[in-house]
Amino acid sequence: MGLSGISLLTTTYSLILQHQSLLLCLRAKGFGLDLKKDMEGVDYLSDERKKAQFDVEAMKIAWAGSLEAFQLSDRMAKLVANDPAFEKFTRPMLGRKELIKNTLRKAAHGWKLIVDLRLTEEEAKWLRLYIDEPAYTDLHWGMFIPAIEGQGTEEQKKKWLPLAKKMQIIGCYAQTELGHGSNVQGLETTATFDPQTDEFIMHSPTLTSSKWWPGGLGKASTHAVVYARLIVGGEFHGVHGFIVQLRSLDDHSPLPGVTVGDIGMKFGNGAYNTMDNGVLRFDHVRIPRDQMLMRVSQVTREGKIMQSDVPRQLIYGTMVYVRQTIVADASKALSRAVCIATRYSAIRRQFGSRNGGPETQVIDYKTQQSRLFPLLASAYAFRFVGEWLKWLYTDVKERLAANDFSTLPEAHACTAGLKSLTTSFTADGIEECRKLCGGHGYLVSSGLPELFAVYIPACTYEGDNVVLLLQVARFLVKTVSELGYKKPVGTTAYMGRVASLMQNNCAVQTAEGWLNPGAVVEAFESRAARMAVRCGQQLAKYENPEEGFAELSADLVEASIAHCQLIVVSKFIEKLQQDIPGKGVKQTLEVLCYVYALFLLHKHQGDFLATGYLTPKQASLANDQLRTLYSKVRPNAITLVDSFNYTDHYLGSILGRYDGNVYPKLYEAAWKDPLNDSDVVDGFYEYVQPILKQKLRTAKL
Ligand SMILES: CCCCCCCC/C=C\CCCCC/C=C/C(=O)SCCNC(=O)CCNC(=O)[C@H](O)C(C)(C)COP(=O)(O)OP(=O)(O)OC[C@H]1O[C@@H](n2cnc3c(N)ncnc32)[C@H](O)[C@@H]1OP(=O)(O)O
Ligand SMILES: Cc1cc2nc3c(=O)[nH]c(=O)nc-3n(C[C@H](O)[C@H](O)[C@H](O)COP(=O)(O)OP(=O)(O)OC[C@H]3O[C@@H](n4cnc5c(N)ncnc54)[C@H](O)[C@@H]3O)c2cc1C
Repeated sequence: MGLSGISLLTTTYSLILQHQSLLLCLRAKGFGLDLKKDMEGVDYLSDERKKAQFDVEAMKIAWAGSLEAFQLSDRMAKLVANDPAFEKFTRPMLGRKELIKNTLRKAAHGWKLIVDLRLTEEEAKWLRLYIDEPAYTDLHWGMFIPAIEGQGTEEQKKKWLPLAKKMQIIGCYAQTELGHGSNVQGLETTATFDPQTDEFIMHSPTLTSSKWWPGGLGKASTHAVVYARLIVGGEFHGVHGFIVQLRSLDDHSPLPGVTVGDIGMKFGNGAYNTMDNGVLRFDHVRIPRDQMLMRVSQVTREGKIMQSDVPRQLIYGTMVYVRQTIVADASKALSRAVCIATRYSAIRRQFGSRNGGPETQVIDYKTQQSRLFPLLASAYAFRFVGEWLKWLYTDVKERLAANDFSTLPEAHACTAGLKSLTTSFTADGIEECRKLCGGHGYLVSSGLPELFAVYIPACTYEGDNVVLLLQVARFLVKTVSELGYKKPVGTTAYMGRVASLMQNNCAVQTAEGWLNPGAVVEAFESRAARMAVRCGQQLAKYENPEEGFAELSADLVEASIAHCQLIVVSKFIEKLQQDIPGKGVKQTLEVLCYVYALFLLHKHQGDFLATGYLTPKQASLANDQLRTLYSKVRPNAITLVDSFNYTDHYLGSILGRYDGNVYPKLYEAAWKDPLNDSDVVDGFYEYVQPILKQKLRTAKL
């Protein structure tokens, strides 16, 4: 028997098993049979797994970054998955109060594990990630502590960090107000120095100065780093961070002068509603002078302002740190959605049955592949650019500690730009995965609605994505304007070759010609350079540069996107120049890298054509190559998503189950819905029966 014959047999066998299992479930409802008799333990995706052309265990390590990173993450994932305290499937059905209480319970259980098992900070971070429920602890560990670490003096760190790290105080990051989020310099909360008492008076002078949004503020935090206008001697000295106690450490009641609460329900069921985003007002609340974070500026006992030799922008340092983590998080969110959509696409069959044989797996439709595989490739691309960005951030941090501030502007531009690029793409990608799963993707049990609802605010928090791309644009315009006398370095080094990038056109002549890293990078460099230079030329026509910047801002955003896409493509290619062990691992990643780059080239071909770098023929050859690449991804699709090493608990999706046992489990889950507790719905006798029994007088009806 040939290979195709074997495959047909095994597929048919899988189908029969699925069918039997479904029958068992159907009977379970009608005849009280044991549901456990469905085909549990059968791997419906085993045929797919046999198609892999690479070593999946080695790919898991490549995805995790190292063997140690893989083992750590795997350990934490299993710890959470095997602990019933972290059950999350009922979350979307809980009311707000139950939801928050449940989250507090999970956070407490998580902390107990961290303490009892003496987990390291890294292990604890992964544990929280796999608990997979937004909670006040995200902000405590993710922003409050980093703000003190980055902006506090040595003395302040010595006092506050041990308290925070032992969770003897709980903190949040209170920057945004009702009236201003993006415009940080426009914040209205005041911190006025009182030289008589050596204190700051924290005050909310207007309604719009109310702090609004900080996570963990609403119900959990005892403390906050509050961003406020520093006023000394009646003069404004910029926005600074202040550590302010909000609630009693005994009974958690708000301290005198503090008004604090939750801002209310947000988008989706469950989702981000496990977080107590809060509102906060101060009525002349006094704090000691040494609670202003003083690494950047100091206020002396006499009321003098002293500036350190660190740049003022360091006050924004926590945002740079968090934006970097958000890029890493984008690859997690996108890979989760892609894992669900890929596994389900291999299980789902529609049309194409011949002679009574099985129908076509929807993953075999070219349209499905052209929507799904670029998302799969992007998940890998974001993973590797996130890894690089973490390195960049660590490097900047070390330089800052040694008073070298030269790379801060680039770190700001890269974190802002990549945060924007990856979160926007991921938010759209999760929704695309929902559509790739057809109707079942709309069920909460698919995991996709909640993932989408939790994820989309990432396009807004830590900086609105458009506002952040405009920051990248400022950096690019500055780089272009300085080209005559300053050699660009780092991610803008390519601008140093601007003359040739403006002149040379693409040399690719065949579809295979696109399988060349040099050709790909040059195409992205030329497009980015040409778009930035064009913006620079347009801007030069304006007398007032700010007016020109505002007028051209939509074009500037596009130039920033081109620059950021170049970074992602280049970092993927650089990753492939490293030693990546494991049979077929590097080759498979190369295919994904080309899929990512050529998909972008196809999607944005308007840019590549309009800048004159590509001819329509060359763009069309790139698309031909892309189709060929999809065929190369196809046999590896399931094992590429297995390589994320996600537990079924973390995925939280019936459609994305590792064993592919989708239909019986969907059926079983439906019967667990509280609506199905009784056959006759609550409210039937009050609201439905009277309609059924009515005697209508209107003849026409
Ligand atoms: C199912 C469960 C799943 C769980 C998933 C959990 C996911 C977990 C991941 C993450 C958790 C995240 C939790 C989210 C919490 C959210 C928190 C927040 O949102 S905090 C608030 C964030 N706010 C912002 O980001 C505000 C945005 N605005 C700004 O950053 C700035 O004001 C600005 C718009 C960038 C600048 O405005 P402006 O033009 O007025 O600038 P100036 O203040 O005048 O400064 C100009 C110069 O400073 C440079 N600059 C600006 N920012 C920085 C910076 N950060 N670092 C370095 N330099 C900076 C700027 O470039 C100018 O430089 P020059 O041109 O003068 O050289
Ligand atoms: C779930 C969630 C959690 C959050 N957690 C926290 C937290 O823990 N702590 C905290 O301090 N904050 C938090 N925030 C607030 C968040 O940081 C802000 O909402 C964010 O920075 C955007 O600011 P904004 O709301 O003022 O938007 P706006 O700036 O008002 O944006 C509205 C629109 O105006 C556009 N726009 C604004 N400025 C410009 C410009 N210069 N040029 C062109 N277009 C512009 C934007 O693109 C957007 O389309 C959170 C927000 C959310 C949604």
